[in-house]
Order: sequence, then structure tokens, then C-alpha cells
Amino acid sequence: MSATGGVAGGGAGTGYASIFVQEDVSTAEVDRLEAVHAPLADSVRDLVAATIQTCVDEDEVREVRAEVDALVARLRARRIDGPAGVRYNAEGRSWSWGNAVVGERNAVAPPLDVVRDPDDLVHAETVLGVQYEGPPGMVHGGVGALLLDHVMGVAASARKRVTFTGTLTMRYVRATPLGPVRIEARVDREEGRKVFVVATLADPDGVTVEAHGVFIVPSWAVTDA
Ligand SMILES: CCCCC/C=C\C/C=C\C/C=C\C/C=C\CCCC(=O)SCCNC(=O)CCNC(=O)[C@H](O)C(C)(C)COP(=O)(O)OP(=O)(O)OC[C@H]1O[C@@H](n2cnc3c(N)ncnc32)[C@H](O)[C@@H]1OP(=O)(O)O
Repeated sequence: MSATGGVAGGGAGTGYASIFVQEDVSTAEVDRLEAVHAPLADSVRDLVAATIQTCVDEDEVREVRAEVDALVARLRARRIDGPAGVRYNAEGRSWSWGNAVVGERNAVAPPLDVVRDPDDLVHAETVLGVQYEGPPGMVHGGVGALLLDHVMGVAASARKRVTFTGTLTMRYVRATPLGPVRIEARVDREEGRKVFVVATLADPDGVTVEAHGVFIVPSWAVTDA
């Protein structure tokens, strides 16, 4: 048994096929587009934080809102219909501009660079700002789970197989303060199509969340080789 790559999977009839779309565009062009759009997402992140923290007077808030609405209309002048999906080109470059964790165009996603070490430890670091608050001054538990899920998914999806999150278990050891965090994940073991992943979320003082996950290679992504 082998699993198809995340970009080459079938899935006809599953509802998933449409998210893996091949595009005839060079890697250089994808990189160039990202260099244009990622800074916009950065600025919108700043806008979200400023919206939370601002203490300007009410008239100023109303004026800023009108300006933001005008900007939204400009961006929507030409747009895709629906989600950005996961796309790939003939060179094997894939991109998922709307992804909730790593989407280069997604201001909701904290900027997260996911790195795979030669020993298959997958890790990522980011700084969680006021947009990610749950308990006062602390990271929302669901945000921690979001980041862990993604980094664990990358660990499980080694060698380009596609896996979906089946079951995630989180143990919140202590509250995570807003600020710098590090996520680490690695495959613990595999049983058939099930990939068991262990992971941690940590602040500079150590682990705050421990996670266990079962990631599944979907039946539709399996080919007999
Ligand atoms: C894949 C998304 C791609 C996104 C790409 C994004 C960005 C690109 C960047 C990097 C890409 C790299 C990695 C991806 C990164 C992040 C991953 C994020 C992951 C997600 O955010 S993903 C969304 C949430 N996720 C779902 O939306 C799943 C909905 N669901 C299903 O799609 C099916 O339900 C499925 C496929 C789970 C199973 O379906 P199936 O038909 O293939 O499996 P089947 O029933 O045959 O079971 C076979 C064996 O798995 C056991 N089993 C079954 N289900 C289980 C479960 N839930 N928990 C534990 N064990 C389970 C059975 O007990 C049996 O075990 P046994 O063999 O021992 O009997």
C-alpha cells in the first residue's frame, strides 16, 4: 500500500478533490505573487490588533471603518469565487493561500514557518498577539489546538502522503501567556493507515500543552503499488 501525495490524490466523489487543483504557473511566479500578497496580510494583522487595542475617539473609529470598507470593496473588485483551496504546479510547488494556520494571504493565520528537521522533528515558532486571547493575557485553548493540529498534520504527512486529522487529544498543562510559542511534533508510530503523532506547545518557560493525535490516510488517497 502506498499513499498518493497531497497534491495528487484522487478523491472523486469525496468532496475533497476540488481542493487539490493543478495550475500552470511557475514556482518563480508563485513566489513573486506571495511576495506581493503576504505583506498585505501582515498589514491586515496589524489592523486586527489595532482594532482591538485602539482608544481613539468614536468619530475616528467611524471614519476608519468607512476607509476599511472602501478598501474591502477595492480588493473585491476582482476575486476568486469561494475558498482558495490547495494548489500545486508541475514543479511540485504547492500553496494554500487561505489556510487558517499557514495561508500566506490569510491575516487570521499567525505567521508560522513550519520546519522539518532531518530527523523528522517538525517544529514552528510564532508570536501570538492580542488577536489570540482566551483567558485574560493567555492564549485561547482552541488557538493552541489549531496550531498543534497543523504542525502535527505536517509531521504525519511526511513523504507527501496526505493525512486528515482523525482524533486529537490535548492536555493543557498550564496556561500559555500571549507572546512567543514553539510547537514541536513527531510521528510516534504507525498502524496501517493510522499515523500516531505526539506534540507539544511551549512558551519560553517550557511546555504548556501536550498533544496526541491520530492522523488517517483517507481510503480515497490510497493506491496499490
Ligand atoms: C489534508 C488537508 C490538506 C491541507 C493542506 C494545507 C496546507 C498545506 C501545507 C502543508 C501540508 C502538509 C500537511 C497538512 C497539514 C495540516 C493538516 C491539517 C489537518 C486537518 O485539519 S484535516 C481536517 C479535519 N479532519 C477531517 O475533516 C477528517 C474528517 N474525516 C474523514 O475524512 C474520515 O473519517 C477519515 C479520513 C478520518 C477516515 O476515513 P476512512 O474512510 O479513510 O477511514 P476508515 O473508516 O476506513 O478507518 C481506517 C482506520 O482509521 C480508524 N479511524 C477512522 N476514523 C478515525 C478517527 N476519527 N479517529 C481515530 N481513528 C479513526 C479506523 O478505526 C480504522 O482503523 P483500523 O484500520 O485499525 O480498523
